[in-house]
Amino acid sequence: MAKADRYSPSSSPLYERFPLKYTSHRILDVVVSLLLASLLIYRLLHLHHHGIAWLIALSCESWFAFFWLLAVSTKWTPAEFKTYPERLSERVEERELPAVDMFVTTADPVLEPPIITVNTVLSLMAVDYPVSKLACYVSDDGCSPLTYYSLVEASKFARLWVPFCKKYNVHVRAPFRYFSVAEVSSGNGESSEFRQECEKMKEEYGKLCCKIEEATGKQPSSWDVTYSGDLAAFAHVERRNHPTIIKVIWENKYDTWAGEEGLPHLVYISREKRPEHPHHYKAGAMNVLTRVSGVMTNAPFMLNVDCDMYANNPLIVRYAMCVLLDARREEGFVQFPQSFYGALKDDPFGNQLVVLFQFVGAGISGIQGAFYGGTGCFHRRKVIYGLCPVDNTGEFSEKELLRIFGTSIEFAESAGLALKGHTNSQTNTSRGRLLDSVEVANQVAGCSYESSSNWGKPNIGWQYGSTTEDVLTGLGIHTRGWSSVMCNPYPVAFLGCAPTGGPASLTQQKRWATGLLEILISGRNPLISVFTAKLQFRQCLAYLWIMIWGLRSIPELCYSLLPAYCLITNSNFLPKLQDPGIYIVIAPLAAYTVYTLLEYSQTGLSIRAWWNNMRMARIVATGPRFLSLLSVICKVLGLSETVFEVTQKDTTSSSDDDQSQHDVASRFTFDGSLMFVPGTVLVNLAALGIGLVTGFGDGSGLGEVISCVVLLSFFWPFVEGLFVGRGKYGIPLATVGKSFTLALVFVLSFITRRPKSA
Ligand SMILES: O=c1ccn([C@@H]2O[C@H](COP(=O)(O)OP(=O)(O)O[C@H]3O[C@H](CO)[C@@H](O)[C@H](O)[C@H]3O)[C@@H](O)[C@H]2O)c(=O)[nH]1
Ligand SMILES: [Mn+2]
Repeated sequence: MAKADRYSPSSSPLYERFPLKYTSHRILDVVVSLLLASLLIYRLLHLHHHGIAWLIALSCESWFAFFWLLAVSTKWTPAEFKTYPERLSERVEERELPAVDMFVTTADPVLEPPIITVNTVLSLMAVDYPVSKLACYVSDDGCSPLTYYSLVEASKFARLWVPFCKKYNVHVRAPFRYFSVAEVSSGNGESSEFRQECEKMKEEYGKLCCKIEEATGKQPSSWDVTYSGDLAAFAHVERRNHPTIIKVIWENKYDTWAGEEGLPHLVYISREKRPEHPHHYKAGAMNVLTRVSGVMTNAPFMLNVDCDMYANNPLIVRYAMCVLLDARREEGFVQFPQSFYGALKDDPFGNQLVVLFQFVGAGISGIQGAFYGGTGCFHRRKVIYGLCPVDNTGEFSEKELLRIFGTSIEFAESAGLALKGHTNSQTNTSRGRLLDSVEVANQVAGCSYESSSNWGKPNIGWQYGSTTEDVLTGLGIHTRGWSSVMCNPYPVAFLGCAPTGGPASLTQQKRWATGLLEILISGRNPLISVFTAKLQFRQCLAYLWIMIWGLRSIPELCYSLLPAYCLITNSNFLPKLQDPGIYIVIAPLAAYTVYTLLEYSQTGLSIRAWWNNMRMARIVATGPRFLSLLSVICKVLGLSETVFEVTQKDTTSSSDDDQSQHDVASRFTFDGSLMFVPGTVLVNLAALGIGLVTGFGDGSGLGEVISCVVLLSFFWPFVEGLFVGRGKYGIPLATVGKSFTLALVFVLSFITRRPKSA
């Protein structure tokens, strides 16, 4: 059978898109929209009877209505994709499957303990795919000998672990998860031989952990002693000032088709860093991974995962190939949703993103396709190299390739092949190839390599200029007219860890909002691309909806200040309770509440999870997102640069079923960050507002008081942090001081507007 037939459009498809019917959502979409419209009309009609508070309420509500319409548009035509891996194996022989380069990024051995990275790498090396087609590249921005050492030890363990997983068809191939589940079982029943081998694996994994822990425990000075031999390269390195270190930890040296034998290649990369060269955080790391893998294995497809996102479903590569090999249409990339392991019950920090992935994910699947989420994504190499769906010939002169991709002839050659679609199907075409290419790899991983090239600029590689390089890179791909697919297999493809505690959760939200705003104010704003390029209109609206998260903090903050403002100035922004107008205000809120409750119940989440998410949405909107706005303003004014602050990965909460442990982990914590100031101010003012109630004359009414109470309940963790919390559970004194001052300024500026009571 000719190759073309295997993927031909006439045979049954390898994946399909199905439109989804969410009738109740559509009805509620319309109802809420109509109710919002009537609220705005009502506000407008009664504007002249009311003061400034009414006007502010009107403008905030107009903003909310605008956000709402963007959301409706995003979710209006939901769809989902189904993939058929069994058809793939019927149609494509194992040895004809394409090669895949797998990238793992890590940046800090303290925030990201090496044992986490090790587990991710092990899970990838053990995926159910011909080993000779796989290569795993780890980028270490921490330049840590500990990470390197851990990977070397892990590769030794992998020689036992990978065959074990394949022999018994183990479901979970990240050992820390596999051994933490009480009932360890394989897919093939429970033979005594399996029991025995499993015990042995557990023991070996235990030894690996011990070695890594021991090495972690050592002081840096005692590491010096061991900076010999293999570790010599790490002697005297500073994290932000060191040459490239590339180490081929394991090269799969089978000359020919190796079937299930052996292990995929494993390569460690710590790119060169110099203080005077911007390194562009994760985007920079991804580009180095792309180039190094380009000169080493040059697979046509690339999978990238964060160091904490282990492969939970061993079939992931096959799922992705269903989409990427289907001949009916060429998709730009395949994204798997982000899910989390050891997730705290009821999502206390509102960051498990279940509802977001389900409904917004389905919504954009019905337009141009999933956003690129930075992890759990398969890209085509040629798309990352800037190809458009139309210019599929991909012919470039060598001169052009050198101009675009930098001065390495070897890399330009490999890029030329990738763009034409002639890439290795096997990653180990010649023995010792990896080691031979280390020198070139060193060159392309250097920090000045990109200076006279297009890396990070529009269309080439991972995009620079935003701390959400993922969304920006995906947007670029959609802008060129590619579509993408959200693949949602069962069991879940990848599992990572969601941040816990106040500071880590809010820092992540701040980085996201900052990065998205950076895109909004750049030339790559989707509103421009929709006219000048091939971004679909509703896809543009979907991008806008997430990108204005930071801007949205302004109306959120104003709206949250309104009740206190009214009580301080004895004015009102709500109709009196006896005025029928109050129903016009309450109705859209009530309908919205029903809508969100429906979404949470349909995803199988509890009311508590719903409430936690609603609460965190307010805390995030007024705190970190407001600060993201300020930091982007500072960037525009040239006062400071935005930075990628790495999230702390938890190793402790991962396998605790213990209730008290759980309660501790789900408690909100604070630190001295400015992100906690707005919330504290709001709590102060709301409490003051309630205290100021002096009989309801023509001024404020019960509505404003109730609003303050609702606000306090949203910000309850702050109330606790102010009055009962101690240590990390309490709001630091400095933050309280700043907040008090701001609250006082607020009160003093407005108290004079309070009419003297008669
Ligand atoms: O200078 C850096 C900074 C970060 N990273 C890596 O980037 C990944 C994501 O960092 P993390 O702190 O875990 O951020 P998250 O908020 O969890 O990441 C989400 O959001 C990021 C964009 O803000 C995306 O890049 C990620 O893929 C996405 O999972 C991790 O593997 C890091 O090691 C680097 O390689 N170099
Ligand atoms: Mn992460």
